[in-house]
Amino acid sequence: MINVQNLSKIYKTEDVQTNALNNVSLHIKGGDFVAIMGPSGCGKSTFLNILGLLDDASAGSYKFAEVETVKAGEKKKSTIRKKNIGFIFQNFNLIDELNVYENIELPLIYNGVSSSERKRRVEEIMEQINIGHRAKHYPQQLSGGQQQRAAVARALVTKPQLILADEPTGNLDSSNGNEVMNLLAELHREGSTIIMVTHSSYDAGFASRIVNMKDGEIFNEEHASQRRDVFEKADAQELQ
Ligand SMILES: Nc1ncnc2c1ncn2[C@@H]1O[C@H](COP(=O)(O)OP(=O)(O)OP(=O)(O)O)[C@@H](O)[C@H]1O
Repeated sequence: MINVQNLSKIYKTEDVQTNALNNVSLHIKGGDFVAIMGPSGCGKSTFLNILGLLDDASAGSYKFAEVETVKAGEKKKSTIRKKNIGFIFQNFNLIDELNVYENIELPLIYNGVSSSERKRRVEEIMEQINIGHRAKHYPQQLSGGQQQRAAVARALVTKPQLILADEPTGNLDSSNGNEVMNLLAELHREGSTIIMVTHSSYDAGFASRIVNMKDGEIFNEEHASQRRDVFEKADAQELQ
């Protein structure tokens, strides 16, 4: 689904040049759940923003579903984004003036979906994410966990091929954070493709792959099966 080859991003300000991404290459199949980890400033958010077509790479190739996006025009990128990508942010990014129902409905309005179909889809997703009882509430009237559930519902209502999550539990206490991670894990089991930036190795444990970044580069990758091996070995040693 995602094919990134030698992607670079350089930020230039008047006197400083920052190489935020250096020749990053990554292939992500449909149905993968990938966690991106690494120290602050290593380029995780830059990478996620480029994958979400919210920012442009300086060089290299990024193919989304076989379509090259580097150097693509804004219109083409915005169409791919609106139809295929759902975003979940650390600070939820709900619109304060809209209630939960209206926040979730918004991407469908952007996509030109008819009002009867919008109603059907918003009600369906609210039921699935278990936020229907808060449909008329405004973001400020919800707990952090409920706000993030509403944001997850908004990300999913267009049935995107790809979900991008930037520190989705960063503003939540551990119980609300766990609830959101279980929701993402359930979506992954149902076949969703998820890419999540996180500082939390606990949250990364829900992913099927962990990509570790440093200084704008991917320096290694772990798969869930390898991690299980490590835990099993540790368990076996403890039993001896
Ligand atoms: N708009 C910008 N203009 C100039 N430099 C930028 C810009 N955005 C990011 N950078 C720089 O690019 C590098 C990578 O930043 P990025 O936000 O991608 O890191 P990160 O790994 O997501 O960090 P954190 O974990 O703290 O969110 C940093 O050195 C940062 O200062």
